[in-house]
Amino acid sequence: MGALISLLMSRFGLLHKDLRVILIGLDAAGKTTILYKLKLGETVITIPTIGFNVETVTINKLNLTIWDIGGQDVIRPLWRHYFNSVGAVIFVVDSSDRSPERIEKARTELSWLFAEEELRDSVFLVLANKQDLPNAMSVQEVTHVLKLENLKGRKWFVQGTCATSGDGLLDGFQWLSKTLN
Ligand SMILES: Nc1nc2c(ncn2[C@@H]2O[C@H](COP(=O)(O)OP(=O)(O)OP(=O)(O)O)[C@@H](O)[C@H]2O)c(=O)[nH]1
Ligand SMILES: [Mg+2]
Repeated sequence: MGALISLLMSRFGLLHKDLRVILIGLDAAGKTTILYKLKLGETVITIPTIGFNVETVTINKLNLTIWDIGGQDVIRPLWRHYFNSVGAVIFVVDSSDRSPERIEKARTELSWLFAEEELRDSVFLVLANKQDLPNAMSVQEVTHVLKLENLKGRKWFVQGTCATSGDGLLDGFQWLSKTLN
């Protein structure tokens, strides 16, 4: 009987789903700002993350455990230690940073993540963050510079966000819950 109820609830989208997520991307992209906007609804003053922050948040019937991992050069080699059982990778980009070196670095890191064996079943949400800044690349530009258009066989989506106001964050998670249900 319990199993039947669970089945029906799951069929009608009434069950909450547990999901482990990594929030990852180059330094100063806005990961920690996003994490605490989601958790507290506030814009916190951040310092560069040395190591990680982890919080649980429920959004759209997803019980999320979100690991926010520091993005500085010296920390990036440690990212792979967080890949176990990751349902979704949220890759954050500073859309206002148009410097070719930083774009190339972000593209290299993202393509490495897509190629990682442990992340082969993970879906990828790319957040084109800092859309409030006047020189920010659009979602289309970010998609283009990261060379995502030609990526076949994986589930990915690019969402424009502003972490300080929270704009776009829930739309991104809506895509996640739709894609994972
Ligand atoms: N204008 C603007 N500033 C933002 C936005 N998101 C984050 N910031 C600012 O960008 C800076 C870096 O943000 P963090 O959240 O610390 O960046 P991070 O990705 O966690 O950086 P690491 O921990 O070093 O990997 C902070 O000064 C934030 O206030 C945004 O959407 N718009
Ligand atoms: Mg941080």
